[in-house]
Amino acid sequence: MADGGEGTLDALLSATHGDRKSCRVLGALGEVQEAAWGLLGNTAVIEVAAAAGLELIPPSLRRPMKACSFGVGQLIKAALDAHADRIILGLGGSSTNDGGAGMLAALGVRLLDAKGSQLSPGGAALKTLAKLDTSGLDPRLALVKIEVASDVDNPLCGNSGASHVFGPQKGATLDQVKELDLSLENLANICASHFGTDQRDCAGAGAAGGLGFAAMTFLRASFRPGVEIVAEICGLEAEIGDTDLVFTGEGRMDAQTLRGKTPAGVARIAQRAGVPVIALAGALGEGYDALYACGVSAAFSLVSGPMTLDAACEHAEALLTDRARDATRLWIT
Ligand SMILES: Nc1ncnc2c1ncn2[C@@H]1O[C@H](COP(=O)(O)OP(=O)(O)OP(=O)(O)O)[C@@H](O)[C@H]1O
Ligand SMILES: O=C(O)[C@H](O)CO
Repeated sequence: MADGGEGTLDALLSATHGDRKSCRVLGALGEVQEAAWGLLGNTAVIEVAAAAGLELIPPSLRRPMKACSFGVGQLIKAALDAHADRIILGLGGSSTNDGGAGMLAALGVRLLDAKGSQLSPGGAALKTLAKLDTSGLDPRLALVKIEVASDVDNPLCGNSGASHVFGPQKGATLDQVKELDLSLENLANICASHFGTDQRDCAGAGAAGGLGFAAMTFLRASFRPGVEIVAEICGLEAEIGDTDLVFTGEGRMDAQTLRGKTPAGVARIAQRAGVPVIALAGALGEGYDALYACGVSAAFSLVSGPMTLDAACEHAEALLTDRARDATRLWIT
């Protein structure tokens, strides 16, 4: 299962036996890299995390002010070249906070400052955005249906927005978070005067560093929680209907989990079917117990005692096996 973030492509390819494709793209920090995408019939599956994923950059090298989503636009172009008529765009697990500006640039939009010069890559540069030129937007986009599979429902700006909630995990300091938030606000203001509509507060606008906002505003993408799209394509509801017990989990379960992450979506489907759910997570963070009202029967942390995060990750497979065994023993006795 997946929720739009990393793993979405793998989950959909394994459920549908689709074709795994690969494309040379610019990574978030400008390095050339191969990124995977998928073709299920005429439907392309693109994961932001494949081109601009947080996991692709070690913590000490993360540059949230400069990281750029250009590679995501290149993947969309590859899907258009392959004549896809529907694109599922998975949002989540990104290293970028650029409001999708890089993606737009790759698709032909010119983002200009007051002097008419193109902005440099990254979220910080958006504070100088003064004008948009959308005349070069790839015309094929008008003929393709873009469905966003979003891992969260956060708005673009403010305390629940992309920069405040997800900036820190991308390496942003508090000052940088504030600067990035103002930059995204400027993007939203310029878009509001260009398009005459304002989608900054729509659910999911703040996903993938604000790329959600660009997808809804420029690409007219429809939005659904990613976990719902993945569950539908994988036939999860039918599988769960025939099941005694469901396991789900993620790195850290906390209040954020309820905003559209995989475990919350899985638990909701299991709850409808009356099947108990055990959630296993590396860590249980603040607010995780709110999941108990949403279908999770019991949640457990994997760690067996005090240990470093590195040790916990290194032994994750064994810890997961142990904790699954422990939980199942309680259930069967
Ligand atoms: N194996 C683990 N053991 C202990 N803690 C972990 C483990 N994996 C992740 N964590 C904790 O969870 C945090 C989030 O990790 P990660 O981004 O992988 O998880 P996630 O909750 O699945 O993320 P996402 O927001 O993309 O759904 C980590 O910073 C760490 O504190
Ligand atoms: O990529 C991100 O910013 C988070 O996963 C939220 O979408």
